[in-house]
Amino acid sequence: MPTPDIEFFFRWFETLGGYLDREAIDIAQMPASEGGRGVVALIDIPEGQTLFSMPRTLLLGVQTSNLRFAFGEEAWKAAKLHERWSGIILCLMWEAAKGPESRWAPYFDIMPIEFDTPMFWSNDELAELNGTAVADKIGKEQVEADYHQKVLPAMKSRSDLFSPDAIPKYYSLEVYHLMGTRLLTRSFTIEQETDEEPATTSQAEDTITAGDISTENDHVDAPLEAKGEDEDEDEDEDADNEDEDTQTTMVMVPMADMLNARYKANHAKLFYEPDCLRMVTIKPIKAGEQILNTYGNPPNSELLRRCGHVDYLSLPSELYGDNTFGNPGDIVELPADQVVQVALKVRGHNETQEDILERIDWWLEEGGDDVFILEIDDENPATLESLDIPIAFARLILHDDEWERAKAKGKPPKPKLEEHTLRVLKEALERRLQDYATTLEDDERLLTLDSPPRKRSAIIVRIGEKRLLHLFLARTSVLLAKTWPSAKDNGATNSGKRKPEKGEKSRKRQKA
Ligand SMILES: C[S@@+](CC[C@H](N)C(=O)[O-])C[C@H]1O[C@@H](n2cnc3c(N)ncnc32)[C@H](O)[C@@H]1O
Repeated sequence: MPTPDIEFFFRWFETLGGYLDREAIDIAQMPASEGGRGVVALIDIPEGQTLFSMPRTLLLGVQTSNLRFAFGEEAWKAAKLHERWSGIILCLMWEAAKGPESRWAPYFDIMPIEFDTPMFWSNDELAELNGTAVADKIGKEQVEADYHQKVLPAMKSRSDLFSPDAIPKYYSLEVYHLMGTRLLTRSFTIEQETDEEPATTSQAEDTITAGDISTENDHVDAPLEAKGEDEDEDEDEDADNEDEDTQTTMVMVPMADMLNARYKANHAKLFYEPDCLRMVTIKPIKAGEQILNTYGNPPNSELLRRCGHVDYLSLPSELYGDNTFGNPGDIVELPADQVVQVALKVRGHNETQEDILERIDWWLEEGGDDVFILEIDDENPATLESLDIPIAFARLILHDDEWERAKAKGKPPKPKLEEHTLRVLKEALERRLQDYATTLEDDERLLTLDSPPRKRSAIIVRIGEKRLLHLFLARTSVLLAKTWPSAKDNGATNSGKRKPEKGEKSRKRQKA
């Protein structure tokens, strides 16, 4: 039996035209480690069954709230409320302020009011994230700047809509953060319908066509998978609330956002059909099992930033040894600047500063990254492929002839393995490990202690990143020792191409 608030939500959903297979599913409270509240199967459910569906009028966003209309299209744009997230957050505040009068009142009643996303962490808690990919991406200042510079002036310009008395209660910065975080943790990105084409739903990389549930490439939407050039941090930067170039828009999807997620464990996908959205099972589910969606299988750093939790699953023992846990999709960032610093040292600082700056500018103009992502390729865990781009970059900085060739050809250097480059990479990885206040061993010990959940999540993020750094470091050292045995005593002079190791992917140059 659903709890009274959930029953009320179900009835609201059905009254407004939603369909819910009440015999098959319910919303239940699970342990925090399983996601807390989520959707469970009441009976065995076969693949291909619709769990629920809803008309588009049930979605909550800029297109369905009446605020933009009341504000006026031109004024809305003039206030820049169509850019990024401020407009949709304002719509959520506007609808919530209506109380029981809002079309979505029973939906607001069941939405969480407390979150573990780092946006709400204390300074001490945030210090636990130092060195990780989360640390610089929380974006609280940007959110607050948007509130003060865009949203507050817009509200003050329309006292007919936002009475001065209502602002402290319903439209404060605190409420802005609350609604922004609801968006961050629960919203979906959908493609907007045009006259020519029916709408589709999408996640960052994949888009499904309405109605198509049979192909491997179709993909469920995930909360807060935003498209956009600068897929950045905060409530206001992850996506446009209405991106005119990509024609995507963010919406809250009642019921679909009740599903929890775990790395590559989804049971159901959401499809956006011309008239409705439909959640359909993609594999059989046993009675009593939790029904999981996907949030796009992000690494723990991103999962923590966006959703406030981490995945802690058994990891492949061939990579990390027995009984290791974490997120198989983890990544670690290596800033290009760290590679530059070491390469400059190796070059003995002979070059002029301008020369190196010119190379860096060229790299960036060619679309090269300023932060390199190191990750394990699921299908070929032994490969070093994610080192290709930092290697190409290191060669550009290290070797004058490579720089000349790159300029002439308009292509970055090939990621050839040669001693100097490997040494640079190895030292850059070692320096990267110094960015954390603790070592991997410290963190593994800390994890055995009884830490508060936020601290524990931060430790798990750190461990995931450091494990990868150690793994890539070990592989780089093995390559150096194998290919340039004299490198051990630092006196190696032999340089050149390495033959690919058995089983290693052929090393096609990747366009940086
Ligand atoms: C889209 S909501 C899912 C429903 C949510 N549990 C609720 O009670 O409304 C996403 C939030 O659920 C929680 N969550 C989802 N999957 C989780 C998991 N595997 N472990 C822990 N928390 C999870 C996180 O708090 C996340 O921000």
